[in-house]
Amino acid sequence: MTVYIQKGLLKVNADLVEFIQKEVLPGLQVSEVHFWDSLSKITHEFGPENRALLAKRLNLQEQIDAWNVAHQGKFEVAEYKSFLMDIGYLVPEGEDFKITTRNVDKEVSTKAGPQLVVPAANARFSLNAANARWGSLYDALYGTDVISDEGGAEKTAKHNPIRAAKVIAYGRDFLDTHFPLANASHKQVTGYEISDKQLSAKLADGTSTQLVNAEQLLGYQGEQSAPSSILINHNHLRVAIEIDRESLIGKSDAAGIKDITLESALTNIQDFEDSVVAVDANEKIHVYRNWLGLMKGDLSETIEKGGKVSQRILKADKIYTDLTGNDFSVKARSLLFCRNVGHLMTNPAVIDKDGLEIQEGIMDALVSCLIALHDINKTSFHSNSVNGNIYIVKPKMHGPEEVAFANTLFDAVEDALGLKRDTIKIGVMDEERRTTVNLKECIRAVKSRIVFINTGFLDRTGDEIHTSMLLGPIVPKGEMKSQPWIQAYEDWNVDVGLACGFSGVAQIGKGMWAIPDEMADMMEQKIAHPLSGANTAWVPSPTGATLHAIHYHQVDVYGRQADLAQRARANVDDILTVPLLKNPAELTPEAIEKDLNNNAQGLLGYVVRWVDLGMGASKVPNIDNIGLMEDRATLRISSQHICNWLEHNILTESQVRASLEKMAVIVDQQNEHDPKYQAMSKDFDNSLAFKAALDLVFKGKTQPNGYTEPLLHEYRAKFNEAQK
Ligand SMILES: CC(=O)SCCNC(=O)CCNC(=O)[C@H](O)C(C)(C)COP(=O)(O)OP(=O)(O)OC[C@H]1O[C@@H](n2cnc3c(N)ncnc32)[C@H](O)[C@@H]1OP(=O)(O)O
Ligand SMILES: O=CC(=O)O
Ligand SMILES: [Mg+2]
Repeated sequence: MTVYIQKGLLKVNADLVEFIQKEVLPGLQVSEVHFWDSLSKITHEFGPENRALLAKRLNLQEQIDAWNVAHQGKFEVAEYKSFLMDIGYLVPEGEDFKITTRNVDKEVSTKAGPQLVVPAANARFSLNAANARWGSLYDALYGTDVISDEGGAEKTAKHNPIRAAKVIAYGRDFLDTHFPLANASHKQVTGYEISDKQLSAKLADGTSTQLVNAEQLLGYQGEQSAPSSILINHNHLRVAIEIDRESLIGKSDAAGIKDITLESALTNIQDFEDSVVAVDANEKIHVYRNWLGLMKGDLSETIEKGGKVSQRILKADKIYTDLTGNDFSVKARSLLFCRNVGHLMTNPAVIDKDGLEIQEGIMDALVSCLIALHDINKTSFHSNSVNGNIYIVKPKMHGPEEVAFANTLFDAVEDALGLKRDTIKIGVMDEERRTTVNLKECIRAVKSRIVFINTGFLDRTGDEIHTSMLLGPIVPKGEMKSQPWIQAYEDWNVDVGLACGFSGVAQIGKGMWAIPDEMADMMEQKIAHPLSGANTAWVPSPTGATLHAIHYHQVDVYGRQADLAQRARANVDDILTVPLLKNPAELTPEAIEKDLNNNAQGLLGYVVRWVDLGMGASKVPNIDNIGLMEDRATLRISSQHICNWLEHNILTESQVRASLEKMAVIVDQQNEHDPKYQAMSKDFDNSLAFKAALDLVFKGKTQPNGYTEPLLHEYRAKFNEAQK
């Protein structure tokens, strides 16, 4: 039985009380009484408004549903827009303004580069992500399909010198493109040294040359005559040429280069939301504890790899010598954001005076910022925000009122913790349609603390389907990305961000590369993000961050932003053009079956690990056996998509059930290596995961905004209960 302890007007789970008292508060100037009083005050002050905002979402959706039913087959965007204005979904746009956010860390304001997202429930991954500020280009190339297998260059169990030669050639091309030498290639270099405050590159013919742009050299490690690391800079991103003539790679390299390391994940989102499972106090504590370790700087995890056991901890900054002989430090860790949950869910960790569960977003706001005080107070090398900020990402908000609510909630948290106004910086996910179409007013609501807008296109796609559920059938899932609404939404986000003065202050961010093993494709396609004017974009892994960093050398984002600021803003009519299937009769039964099976496989592959194993992000093979990053947002898409086709009779219930049963067998096979895995197909009637999957599809129409978390939480809680 869960034990609750009375704290003022709140009943608080005893484990949470102990965690706050014994692990979080020591070292902070916040008393236990003050903390619980503050949580009580904030909960009772903000809880009712939070619930009213959710009721408004529901009310708007009900009005849209009625309109959609009445306008099936006769959708006109102009009429739709005026209806959305009438009901207050689309609000009038106010006068132009610029954001006034101050004191932003430079990783966010003036440096453009990758943003890595990581489930905060996984300490091993969390540490890896925090340490992913620098990554090995050689490892990223050698380990992925960016280097082709052709010509005997396969990845073999033993080091393959043919593959290594391709990696080295790629690295030299990278240096030649972004750090050119006068009249020579880095391929001709036999040794580097620092001489007369310049990088001197010795060539095979005995002559020497220098960088074309001498100012690219920032510093070095080791002796000037034999540096072990040379730090160079391009487009505000640093690169290090690592030299060691004794190493496996360096000893056969003419210049002794063992690696080229790139500044990679400038920023990192430690995710409390869509990539984690945290449905009760104990699961929340687990996530909070990892965040605490990151903010105190003492998180560590025992890692076993290839039979070797090691301890993973946060990396210390690197020390270089500058050209005048003075030492300076280079940050070795990514700047960490914390993604709180949105406004929707409640959590049984805390019960309010009326017997209601606390709104989880309210608890996250106060607890994650309390924990971040450890960083603000810190003077050690492990500090996260050098400028003393707390970076919170707020997902899934619907429109300006909800953003204003987050703003006043953060004001209250700052007051409770004695923080200066706007210490808490906010990243606003532009991932619900009501936020997209009112983006300027959403930004205005947080104009002195906003540090990013990011197009979370996965949630946004789920919302697109759910909002128009009753209007008609939606195009096949694979066609969503080529629909007019999505291009307009992506452009609009950049246009509005630039008009509000984001360039040089805040991030305009783009979404996740959700095919983690297809890095060659990523290199081809994801350059579109910096080209579109985004100064950051999401990657699923540290390797992805190192490779995507190359794009920010290829594109001068701030120059791009200056150009794009001149173009006409994208059209809201395009954003509101619903991606309806023009002619459902043209879909063949085979195409329908394939779309269904693909959705069913991804959905089951994700849900079964969520409910039974507590994993909130998984790499799940699709029907073509390509591993996809699945999280709650991708689940929202697949469940809502099946649900939409059911609603419009493209699918039947029995067909969907049969597909889920068939794909469950495949998913079971995919997981049979895992000793903790419980097969769904052995007993469909009693598998909680399978039942959750059925509900997600068959009750998808009535889930709030098509979100998956209410059902996932319900089934995970049942699973946890059954384990007791
Ligand atoms: C719509 C949205 O909201 S997107 C944002 C939310 N989604 C996410 O955060 C997903 C982030 N990515 C991940 O969680 C993972 O990459 C997954 C689940 C997609 C794949 O995980 P796996 O199958 O275990 O990855 P894989 O086996 O290829 O690689 C594991 C290695 O890469 C590292 N790794 C993989 N992803 C990450 C990451 N995001 N951060 C840090 N390290 C990572 C692991 O630490 C591990 O290395 P290690 O053995 O040295 O510890
Ligand atoms: O949170 C990101 C998304 O795409 O959704
Ligand atoms: Mg999202």
